This record gives sequence, structure tokens and C-alpha cells, in this order.
Amino acid sequence: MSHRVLVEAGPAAGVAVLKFRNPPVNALSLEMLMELVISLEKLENDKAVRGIVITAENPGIFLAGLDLTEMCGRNPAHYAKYWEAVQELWLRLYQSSKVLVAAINGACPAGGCLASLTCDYRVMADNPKYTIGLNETQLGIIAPFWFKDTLVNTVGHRAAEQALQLGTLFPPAKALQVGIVDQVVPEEQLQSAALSVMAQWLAIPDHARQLTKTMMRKPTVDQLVKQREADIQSFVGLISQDSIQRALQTYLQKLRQKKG
Ligand SMILES: CCCCCCCC/C=C\CC(=O)SCCNC(=O)CCNC(=O)[C@H](O)C(C)(C)COP(=O)(O)OP(=O)(O)OC[C@H]1O[C@@H](n2cnc3c(N)ncnc32)[C@H](O)[C@@H]1OP(=O)(O)O
Repeated sequence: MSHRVLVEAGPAAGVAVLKFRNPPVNALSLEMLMELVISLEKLENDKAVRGIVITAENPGIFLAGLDLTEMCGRNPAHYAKYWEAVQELWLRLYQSSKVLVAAINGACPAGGCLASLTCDYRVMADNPKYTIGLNETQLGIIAPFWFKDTLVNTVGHRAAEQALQLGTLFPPAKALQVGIVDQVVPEEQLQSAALSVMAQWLAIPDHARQLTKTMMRKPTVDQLVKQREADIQSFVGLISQDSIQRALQTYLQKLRQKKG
């Protein structure tokens, strides 16, 4: 039984809707990562499901990215377990044989942006409060190569380099211009727009679309698969550094003080 991930049958045949529900901000905790991986595995094995709309149960925050409390003040074994789960989620999403459409109904920073970038198509609600991007440098950390490659594959090298160096969080119109999202629609039309684009993608025969997707994504997937363990060790080494821990603690404190 999953608490942090809700899977519903969509209104259209062959479509499931996967909703994030991990209050307060849908941060990707270890538990949430594990529940997502299990839910995605079940959907992947369900032949009746051809497409998945991915969204947040409550509008406002799509995904707040990785859970910073999983990366602060823990031990190396925990960091290794956490990073392996982050890798696993990315691999499941990026290699999914289903059509994935992200219906972005809230803030979508860092790991949240990465999750949406693994989808085949992104529709974002036109709300200036919502932003999307890989903002890691703003936290004093570096997006790993497979985060970077996923962005490059979406927007191209130059736009990715600029966005990554500056850690830019784009509001909807700018995100559309850069190509991080494919469509921006009025908030109340988000789900219908996602279902409409899903119908277009499902009009293509599955086997042809799936093989094409695999062909396009395999080089990026292979890069991580062949060095998964080294990538984990690299993450553990970097995240354990005092300077990185201080930077993350400072960022978390700023988030907490925002309210006070
Ligand atoms: C060299 C080092 C190499 C290391 C490699 C690492 C590579 C990858 C690393 C990271 C990728 C990531 O995903 S890092 C996470 C990035 N996420 C963010 O920057 C988002 C931060 N959050 C926000 O901007 C906002 O919270 C929000 C826009 C998502 C929502 O704003 P809102 O005002 O609605 O809510 P609050 O800000 O008041 O937050 C409520 C509550 O939640 C806590 N919170 C928020 N985000 C996170 C998070 N990502 N992880 C854990 N906790 C989070 C926030 O602190 C508040 O907590 P309290 O209620 O206790 O105050």
C-alpha cells in the first residue's frame, strides 16, 4: 500500500494517472523514492496501461526535488542507499516503455525538474508562482552528469550549460521559450491538455514509438548503467564534505526562516 504515491485509472482507456502526495512539499524522501519505483514497476508490467500522466495531487508544488534532509547530517551508508534510490527512479522513468506526460501543476525545482525531464512531454500550468529548472548551483552543489545529459537531450547544449551554471528556475513562459516544457496552458486546463496530448502520442503504434524512444535514450542510460557504483561513491564522497554539508544546512535554514 502506497501512501506517498497515488495511482488512478485515467478517464481515457489505457491511461493511468500517477499523483505525488508527500506533504508538505512532495520532497523525494527515501520512502517516496521507493514507493515511486514500486508504483512504476507495477504500471510498467500492466499491459492495459499504455500511458501515464504524472502530476501532483495538490496544485502548488509538483515536486520540491530531492529531500534535503536525506542529504544532511547522515552517514555514508545512508547517502549511498539514498543515491542508489535516486538512480533507480531515474532509470525507471527514463526507460519507461509507456508514454509519460508530466502535468506540472506547481513548483518544479532540481530533482523535480529532472523527473519531469524524463517524461516524453511536459505541460505546465501558466502560473507565475511556478518555476522549473535544475537549480543545484544555487544550493552550492553540482548536478551529476546524468542530470546534465537529461537536460541537454531536452534543450540542447548551449541552453543547458547556461541554465545549469546559473541554476535558473524558469517561470512558465520562459520555460516554454527555452524548451524545458513543451506547452503552457491555463491552470484549469492542465489535466485536459495532458490527456489530449496523451491521445496524440497513443495514436502511434506502441512498438514503433517504444523502439524509437529506446534508440534515442540508450546512450544516456548506458552512461549511468556502466558506472552506477562509481557514481554512488562519487556522490557519497562529495556530499560528505564539510563545505557541502554547510552549504546544504545554510540553504535548509534559509527555507525554514522564510516563514519566520
Ligand atoms: C558537489 C556536491 C555534489 C552533490 C550532488 C548532488 C546532486 C543532486 C542534488 C540535489 C538535487 C535536488 O533536488 S536538491 C533540492 C532542491 N530543491 C529546492 O531547491 C527546493 C527548495 N524548496 C523550495 O523552494 C520551497 O520549499 C517550495 C517552492 C518547494 C515550496 O515553498 P513553500 O513556501 O510552499 O514551502 P516552504 O518553503 O515553507 O517549505 C515547507 C517545508 O518544507 C521544507 N522543504 C522544502 N523543500 C525541501 C526539500 N527539497 N527537502 C526537504 N525539505 C524541504 C522546508 O524547509 C519547510 O520545512 P519546515 O516546515 O520544517 O520549515
